[in-house]
Amino acid sequence: MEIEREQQAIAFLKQFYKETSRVGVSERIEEVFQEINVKGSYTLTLDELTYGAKLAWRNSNRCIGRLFWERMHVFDARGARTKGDVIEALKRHIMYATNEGKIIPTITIFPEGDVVRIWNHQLIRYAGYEKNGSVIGDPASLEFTRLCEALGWKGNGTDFDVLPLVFSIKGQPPVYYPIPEELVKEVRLHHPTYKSFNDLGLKWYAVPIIADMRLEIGGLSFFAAPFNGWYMGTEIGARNLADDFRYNRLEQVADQLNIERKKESSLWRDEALVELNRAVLHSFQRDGVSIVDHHTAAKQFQQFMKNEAKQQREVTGDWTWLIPPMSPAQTSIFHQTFHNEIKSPNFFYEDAPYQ
Ligand code: HEM
Ligand SMILES: N=C(Nc1cccc(CNC[C@@H]2CCCN2)c1)c1cccs1
Repeated sequence: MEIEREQQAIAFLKQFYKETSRVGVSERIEEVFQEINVKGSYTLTLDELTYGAKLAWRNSNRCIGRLFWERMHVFDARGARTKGDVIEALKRHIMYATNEGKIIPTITIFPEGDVVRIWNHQLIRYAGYEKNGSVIGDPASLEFTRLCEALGWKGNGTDFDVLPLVFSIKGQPPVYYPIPEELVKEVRLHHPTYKSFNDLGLKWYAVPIIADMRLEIGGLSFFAAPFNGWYMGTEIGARNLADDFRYNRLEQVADQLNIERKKESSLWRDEALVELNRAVLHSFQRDGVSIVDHHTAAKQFQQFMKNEAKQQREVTGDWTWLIPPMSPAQTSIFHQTFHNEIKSPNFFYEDAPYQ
């Protein structure tokens, strides 16, 4: 592992110095070698950490939102040691990123290694409960909700209970911390013209903050590095609320809007999907919460590819995730191919600390 780490450190530092037109990379590499010899590992400077996190985003093959990779705020929480430190850092992230709706792409980076582990998939997410055969809330949260309840947390049993923060510090049992309500911005869903849509009582949280992926920079692993952007509308309207293994609301939406659903060939699903996604985009825009539609996002991704070509960099990508789940062939992404090479720095899946 040591050799591997030194090679990855060299590669990262050379890329960082080259791309930011810095001089003196040899001296820095020598310094890092010394530190690895003495301590078995090394510490990134704040500039290296910041650029490394942005590179990890730029290298995220499944991300359609990479045009803005240079514009991310990095909170350095590598000094966090206590539960209080972790809670304060996570609350600061939620408040700063939400920014009253004008969402700021943000990442908070905790100590290198697995000293701190965040057990949430996303910092803000809804609970899921099984009650005599039917599910309340988000089916994707069933297991994690049971874990929160085992830790002593009690939800209200509604479709939209916000789960608590759950994290562990190495060698200590996990703790849970309910997020203060005033920190959680949510958007109630309305349709721009169908007034009856309101009676569906649908809403969603404003800021998606992924908390369970491992950030790797220069051979170093940061197991706790929650990051957020803003939503692409289809994530909520075509997946979270529409998948039959998630909130599964398409039938209700169709009925509410008097969309006849006797025959599949009427394309009632597609019609209901469009209206649900219109409601998502309309509601977020009305509440001043950042969101992007999948057509605009695809155009922004094209601009990202142009910018990268100008810098003589190849854009790698995972086509199967880059195409949106609605009208994919209406985006240029669908008609392109991408090399799915995994570069580092990057974000990687990690086994949940509770499995
Ligand atoms: C700024 C607005 C952003 C938008 C609109 C956006 C959009 C998306 C979408 C739609 C997906 C697919 C998610 C899914 O289908 O479940 C995705 C994946 C991803 N995004 Fe972005 N993104 C943004 C910012 C970011 C940022 C700031 C980061 C990290 C610093 C990031 C890293 C990733 C990663 C790692 C994945 C793949 C996740 C996985 O494999 O499960 N994105 N993005
Ligand atoms: N808009 C976002 N969406 C997003 C990005 C990465 C990962 C995810 C969650 N993906 C997992 C879900 C659940 C299975 C398939 N989709 C959402 C962002 C979240 C954090 C930064 S951008």
